[in-house]
Amino acid sequence: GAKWTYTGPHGEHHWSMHYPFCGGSFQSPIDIQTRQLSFDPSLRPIELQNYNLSANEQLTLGNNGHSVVLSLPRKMYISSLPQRYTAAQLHLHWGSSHLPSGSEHTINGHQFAAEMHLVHFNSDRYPNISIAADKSDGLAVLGVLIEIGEYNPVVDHFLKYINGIKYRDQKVQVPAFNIRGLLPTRLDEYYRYDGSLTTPPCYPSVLWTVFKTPVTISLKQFRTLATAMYSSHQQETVPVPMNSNFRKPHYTDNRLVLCSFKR
Ligand SMILES: NS(=O)(=O)c1c(F)c(F)c(S(=O)(=O)CCO)c(N[C@H]2CCCc3ccccc32)c1F
Ligand SMILES: [Zn+2]
Repeated sequence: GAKWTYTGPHGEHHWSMHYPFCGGSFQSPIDIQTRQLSFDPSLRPIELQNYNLSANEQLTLGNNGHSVVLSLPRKMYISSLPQRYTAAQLHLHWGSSHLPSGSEHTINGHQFAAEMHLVHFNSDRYPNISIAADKSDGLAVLGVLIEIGEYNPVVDHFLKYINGIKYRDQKVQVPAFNIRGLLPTRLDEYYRYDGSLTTPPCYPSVLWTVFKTPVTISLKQFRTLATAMYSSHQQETVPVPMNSNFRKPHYTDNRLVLCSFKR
């Protein structure tokens, strides 16, 4: 598709020119206003299968020009939704080393340092994620808010290889690890709403789950994430640093934002 960026002439205000859904409804991210939440007792704890990968397996870590992307094996899936949602990849959104606020979802207007997304597709109904990507029940993304604090040893399982994927379309193989360790302890406390991809083509096809509890990474880890990568190819004369790769929050309009917890 057409090239898109987070700033400049191909930035988010221009996405809808080539990607009409980006100007449509049910867009993500949103600002989660905790006073407007509806507690829904039917929202069960998120249950994950086969997230505990062994170091004998290898995963592909890549720079796709928009984010750092870790491929996930199809044996991983969410089992607590009405249909099976099979894992595809995880990626992150972050700020810049001078401005450590780059999450996509915000809570009462507060933007976190970064946000991790674990992208899954409805494998009960669709053969692969590309077919599922534009279907209303096609995708389920788990969102993990990230703040600066304690060093995160699990994030380092892929972050330590980031200098091998500095430039667009570079990929490296990394030993797998327990992906569950990237998520917060409490998988029973989360926000839930119907939304979209936060990048072009912005399909309104995502069942969003954003966990209430953030995880932490150290300032050093954040700076590595925010300064290591480029959106441009290695051979390009003008290197384009990859940072602040987050979309601004969109209006919730009359969408219900549910929560799985009281208070
Ligand atoms: N924030 S977000 O909405 O979760 C989100 C991103 F931010 C993001 F950059 C990506 S991307 O890296 O593929 C860049 C362009 O889509 C995705 N891709 C998903 C959905 C689109 C189709 C597809 C096909 C194969 C694998 C992953 C995906 C994405 F879902
Ligand atoms: Zn994302």
